[in-house]
Amino acid sequence: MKITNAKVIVCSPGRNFVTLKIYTDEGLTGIGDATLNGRELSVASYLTDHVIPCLIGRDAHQIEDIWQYLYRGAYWRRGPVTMSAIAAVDTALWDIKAKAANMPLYQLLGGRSRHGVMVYGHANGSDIEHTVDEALRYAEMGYMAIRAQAGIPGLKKVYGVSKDQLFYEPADASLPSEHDWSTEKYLDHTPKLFEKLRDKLGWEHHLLHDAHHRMTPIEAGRLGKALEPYRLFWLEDATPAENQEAFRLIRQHTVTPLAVGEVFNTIWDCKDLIQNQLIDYIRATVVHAGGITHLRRIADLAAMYQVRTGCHGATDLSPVCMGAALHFDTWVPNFGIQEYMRHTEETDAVFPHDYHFDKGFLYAGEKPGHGVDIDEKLAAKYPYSRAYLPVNRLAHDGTLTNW
Ligand SMILES: O=C(O)C(=O)C[C@H](O)[C@H](O)CO
Ligand SMILES: [Mg+2]
Repeated sequence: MKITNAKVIVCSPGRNFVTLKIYTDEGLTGIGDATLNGRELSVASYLTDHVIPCLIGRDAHQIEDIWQYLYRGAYWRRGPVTMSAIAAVDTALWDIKAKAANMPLYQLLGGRSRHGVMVYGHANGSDIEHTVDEALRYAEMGYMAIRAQAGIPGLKKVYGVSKDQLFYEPADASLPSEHDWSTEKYLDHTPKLFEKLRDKLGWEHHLLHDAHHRMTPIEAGRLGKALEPYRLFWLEDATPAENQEAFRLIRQHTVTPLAVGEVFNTIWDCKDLIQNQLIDYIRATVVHAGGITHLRRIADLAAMYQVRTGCHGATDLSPVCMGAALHFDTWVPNFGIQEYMRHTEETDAVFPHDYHFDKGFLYAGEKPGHGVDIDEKLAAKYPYSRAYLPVNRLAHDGTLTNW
C-alpha cells in the first residue's frame, strides 16, 4: 500500500491544533496529531517542508522503517519539533494499518489488557474552598482520580487555576502573559489544600497534584514529605528533569510517588529516571514522544522497573492524540492512569471520535483505526490564531523562573 499524498491541517476550534493526514493508493487515510502548544507552526513546517516529500511513494505498512528513516535520516535527532512530527506520521500510519486490518488499534498492539482506562480529572479553584468544591463535583461525575490545584494567596495567577469549569487553557494570549511565583507561599499553602480535600472527600479517591517544574529538588522533597499524610497518587513534575539525577534527592526525602515526562520526547529523556527507579509514573505521550512506536519502547523499559504509565492528556493534545493514547492505554501492561482534560464542544465537533467517558473511565471505541477523524470543512472555519503559553517571574524581584 503506497503513500500517495499527505497534508497538514492547522485549525483553531477554541485552541490551535496541527493534524497530519496521510493518503494511500488503496483509498485508506490516517491522521496523526502534531500539536506543540505555542510552537505549532514549527511542526507544521517541519512536516510540510521536510517530512512529506520523503513520504510519497513509501509503503504505508512499513511503520518501523519509516520511523527509523525520519529519526536517523534527519541526522538532527530528538527535540519536541522533530519528535512531534515523527509522532504524527507514526500515528497516522498505525491508523491506516488498523483500518487495513479492520481492527481497532488496541487489537494490533496486543489486545485488551483492561476493561477501560482509568482517568483523572482536574479540580481547579481560586482558593482551597473552591478547589474542594470542584473536587466534590468531579467525584459526583464519577471520577475515581482527581488532580487538585488551587490559587495561592498573594499570587495573581498560578498554573492550573482556570476560569472555566471543565477546561483549562494556559495558552491564553497572542504574546506570553506573565504569572508571578513564590515557592515559599506555595509550600506553605499546598499541604493545607490536601488536608482539606481528605477531610471533605474522604479516602476513596486518588488525589494528584502538578507542581509544574517549579521547585528545586530539596524543596520538592519537603513538599513530598508534607503531603505524605494525604496519600497522593502522584506528585507531578516536582523539579525540572533535564538533570535526571536531580530526582534522587527528592526520593531520599519522601515516599510520595513521583510522576514526570509530559515534556519528554524520547526514551533518552527518561532512561536514567527509570533505570534508577527515581520515578513511579512516566507521563510521555503519543504526540510529543515519537508516536505509538516510540512510546511503546518507553513503556517496555518502564515495565522492567515497575514504573507505570500516566500519559499526558491536556487540552493542547488533540482528540487524535487522545484517541491513539486510549488504544495504547487499553493494551499497555504497565498502565497507571490517563490524564483527561476535556476538550470544548467546538474541538470535539471538528474531531469526531468514538471514545467515551463512563464512571471514571474512558473507553477506546471499536471502530477500525484509532477511531478519530477530522471534519475538514468545519476545521477550515477556525483559522490558526497565535497563542503562547505564559512566562513566570518570581514575585519578590521579577526574576524569570519556570512556568
Ligand atoms: O496537563 C498537565 O499536566 C500540564 O502540565 C499541562 C501543560 O501545562 C500543557 O500541556 C502545556 O502545553
Ligand atoms: Mg503537568
